[in-house]
Amino acid sequence: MTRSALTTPPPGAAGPRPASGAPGPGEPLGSHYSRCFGCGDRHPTGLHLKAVTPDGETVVAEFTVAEAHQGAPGLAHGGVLATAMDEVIGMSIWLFRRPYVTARLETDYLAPVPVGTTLHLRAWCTGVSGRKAYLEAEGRIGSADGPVAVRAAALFVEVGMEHFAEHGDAQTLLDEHHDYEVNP
Ligand SMILES: CCCCC/C=C\C/C=C\C/C=C\C/C=C\CCCC(=O)SCCNC(=O)CCNC(=O)[C@H](O)C(C)(C)COP(=O)(O)OP(=O)(O)OC[C@H]1O[C@@H](n2cnc3c(N)ncnc32)[C@H](O)[C@@H]1OP(=O)(O)O
Repeated sequence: MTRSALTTPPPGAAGPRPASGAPGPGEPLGSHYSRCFGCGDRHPTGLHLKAVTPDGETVVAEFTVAEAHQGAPGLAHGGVLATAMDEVIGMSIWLFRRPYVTARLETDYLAPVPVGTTLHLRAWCTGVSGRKAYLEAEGRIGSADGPVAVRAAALFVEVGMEHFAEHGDAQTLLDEHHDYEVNP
């Protein structure tokens, strides 16, 4: 992975620290919004990622490339693959138990991904420094140890729920997350 300094944890960054009350090994990580293009059940052409954490620290999910996801004929669009990386990384919010947004996403494309392929996605945190979380992800073709087709490195920045209230529709998020405290 060609990772820039902007997605590399600074010296002294803390290791990943799953929060108390976060999902444990083997538990599913739900959708953050039912109409999300990445994980929403109610999105007609979205990626419909369903994630679990195998160990309480990393996130795994599968994404089967459909015709709606094409760029070149018969092949996944690169932007859609970047979305899959963004989403599986973003699922780490359930481990942090805090809202974060993508500030920077770097993506390497190593192999074409035909329609019908199931990509096995995995994301992990490489460090946390203040509001900044550094994360990486990969997508492997056909199985969890298949060839790597996509790699990504990201900087996520922690925000308050007011970010969504000011710029979007926080009430809809809260309606879908009755168990989430706005000011834990
Ligand atoms: C159990 C709890 C969960 C709660 C559930 C409920 C709701 C959650 C809802 C949504 C969850 C979100 C994600 C869900 C999962 C997957 C979806 C994928 C994620 C996305 O798809 S999300 C959409 C795309 N995303 C955006 O829509 C962000 C637009 N953007 C901004 O909103 C601002 O830009 C922001 C907030 C990023 C920063 O703004 P700001 O004013 O708060 O802070 P500031 O600018 O000071 O940056 C602070 C430090 O980050 C450094 N920094 C910032 N940007 C950088 C960059 N690009 N490169 C390098 N460094 C950067 C600065 O240099 C500074 O560093 P330093 O502190 O060292 O100076």
